[in-house]
Amino acid sequence: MTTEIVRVPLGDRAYDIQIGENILGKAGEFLSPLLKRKRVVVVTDKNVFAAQGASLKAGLAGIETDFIVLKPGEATKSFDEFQKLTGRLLDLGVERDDIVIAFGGGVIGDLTGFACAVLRRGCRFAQIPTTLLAQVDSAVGGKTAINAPQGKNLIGAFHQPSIVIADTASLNTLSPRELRAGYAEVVKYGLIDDEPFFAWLEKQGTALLAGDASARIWAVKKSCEAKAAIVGADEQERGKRALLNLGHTFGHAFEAAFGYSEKLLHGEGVALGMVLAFEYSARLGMCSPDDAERVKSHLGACDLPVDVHDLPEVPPASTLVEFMKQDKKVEHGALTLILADAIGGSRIVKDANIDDVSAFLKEKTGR
Ligand SMILES: NC(=O)c1ccc[n+]([C@@H]2O[C@H](COP(=O)([O-])OP(=O)(O)OC[C@H]3O[C@@H](n4cnc5c(N)ncnc54)[C@H](O)[C@@H]3O)[C@@H](O)[C@H]2O)c1
Ligand SMILES: O=C(O)C(=O)C[C@@H](O)[C@H](O)[C@H](O)COP(=O)(O)O
Ligand SMILES: [Zn+2]
Repeated sequence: MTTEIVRVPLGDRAYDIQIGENILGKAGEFLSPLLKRKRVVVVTDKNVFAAQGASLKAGLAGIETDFIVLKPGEATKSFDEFQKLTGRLLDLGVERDDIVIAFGGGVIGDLTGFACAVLRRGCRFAQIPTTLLAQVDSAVGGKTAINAPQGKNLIGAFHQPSIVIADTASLNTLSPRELRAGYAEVVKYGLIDDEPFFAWLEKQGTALLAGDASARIWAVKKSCEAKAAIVGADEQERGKRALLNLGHTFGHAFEAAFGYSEKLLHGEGVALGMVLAFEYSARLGMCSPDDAERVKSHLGACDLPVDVHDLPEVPPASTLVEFMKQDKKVEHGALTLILADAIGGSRIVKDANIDDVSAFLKEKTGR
């Protein structure tokens, strides 16, 4: 199987996303042209190191490599872990022109990317994503962040990687729950502006989740192409990049309400959030209830949460609304939501009526 390359068009900061099956062994080959000296520091977590560390080590043979191995899970995207990580990178003598490798899922990518954005006022980094979510979304586009008690990703920076290397064979050791959570972000691209891709996923999603290698590569490539085009047009979310936030204003509020715990994974929050965004769009008369039902039915068939009662607990609407008010898309205190006229027809809606959103969530949660 050949390696696919998607370019993120950002002028002098443009970079390639290398996508292929079993390409970890070529990591050194991809990275070498970018290295100013033959040394890298790899930041990863315990699970990824155990499952995939040996393959990456083999791929980096001949390059002096230090590993920093962190605790897995969303709680690692914290101020404490950020402080520890920057300290360790400084102790290891990382210089501005060195490349730090974020080897893991979105948690490792977001934390490491943020550390690199500010370390010595900015050092280079590479993304080697090992979850479906990270390969189709978080490793691309340069959003880096940690969470705050007030809300998700509230402390961060835009900082682009120098390269992304997505080995789809890494997904073989990922748990089915994590794979499904990442799948929600794949579905997102179809819902934003590509109905045929959504229709393809309705047919091929099961094969993709079952490990079909060519379905995975195609879906990762399609997703990266969609994200690269949006990021290339609006790197810092002044406009259309906000479409990539479909489902996230709701989803992040649930994640925060659950204290960024294992009870709700990011992709699970996004799945529920996208259903709520479509249901709310139908309530406003924007899209048809049939479209909302079609979204719910596909995500539900993939065993993702699509109703608040699928969650381990149902947070009160008032708690959710408080977190939604912390969303980064808020302007002059008013909510911006990504809603939809149809599947593949999402749009940015400013000045969403907060009382109406609150009433909608009260109906959904019963609290
Ligand atoms: N920056 C962005 O644009 C962006 C986009 C989407 C999501 N995110 C962020 O990404 C995070 C979620 O990332 P995630 O879903 O990748 O979760 P994650 O990073 O927590 O990884 C999921 C779990 O799988 C394990 N794991 C990872 N790869 C593995 C592999 N190949 N084999 C075995 N185990 C493996 C990890 O140790 C972890 O326990 C959230 O914090 C979310 O906010 C950021
Ligand atoms: O890349 C983007 O832009 C996204 O919004 C992608 C999202 O999937 C991702 O979860 C992102 O981290 C959310 O960003 P935020 O600005 O809402 O924190
Ligand atoms: Zn997301």
